[in-house]
Amino acid sequence: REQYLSVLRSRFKVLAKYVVDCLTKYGICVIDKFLGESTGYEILKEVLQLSSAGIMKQGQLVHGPSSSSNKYIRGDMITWVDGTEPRSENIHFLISCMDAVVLQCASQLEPYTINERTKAMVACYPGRKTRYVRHVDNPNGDGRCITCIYYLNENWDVRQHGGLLRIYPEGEDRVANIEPKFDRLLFFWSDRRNPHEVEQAFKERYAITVWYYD
Ligand SMILES: O=C(O)CNC(=O)c1n[nH]c2ccccc2c1=O
Ligand SMILES: [Fe+2]
Repeated sequence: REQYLSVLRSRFKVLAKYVVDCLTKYGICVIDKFLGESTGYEILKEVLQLSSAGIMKQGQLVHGPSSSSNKYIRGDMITWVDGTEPRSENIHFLISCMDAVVLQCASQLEPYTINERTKAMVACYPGRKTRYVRHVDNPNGDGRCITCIYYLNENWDVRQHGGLLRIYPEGEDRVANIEPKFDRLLFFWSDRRNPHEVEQAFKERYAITVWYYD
């Protein structure tokens, strides 16, 4: 286990350099195959247990304009975990790996000094055209500076399943289209630099998000 962890640590050092470069240049960073298939599946199993245990609550449903077709603006179901809950060892391992990467970046992410984070939010878009309208995670300086999302959707095909994350970097005419692929890790600045939306999902779509504070 020790040997495995030291290999992981040195890998996270390399990843952190890449994350810092990407965030500095684009404000967005995607890492694929973050933990490997078997660990990814272990995490997915724990998330599916949370979901089947019925402990995921509707994200606050905001009534859309009555004229709009889908009455509710958001459809995500969420629950918060800190990884100490029973049968969530692999979610805990994921969070500690996210922390390991961010900790390695922390000193290089001028002007931020990242030193804490939220619990992990497990979100499920139940399909049935649920989506998340365009928003900024932290529009009013609540302290959150980096959004970190880990996706758990095997064989996801946006053409069939939708659920594309679209980020509209402020002041740019380019759009980042992020597919919620299995074992994919995503970082982006949480503030107004990155308005984003989740397009309608037609199949259950799982993700685990942590926000890092300055
Ligand atoms: O899943 C994604 O690809 C992006 N997801 C989001 O932007 C997102 N952002 N802020 C939230 C706040 C509360 C509950 C869910 C969310 C949420 O899915
Ligand atoms: Fe968001």
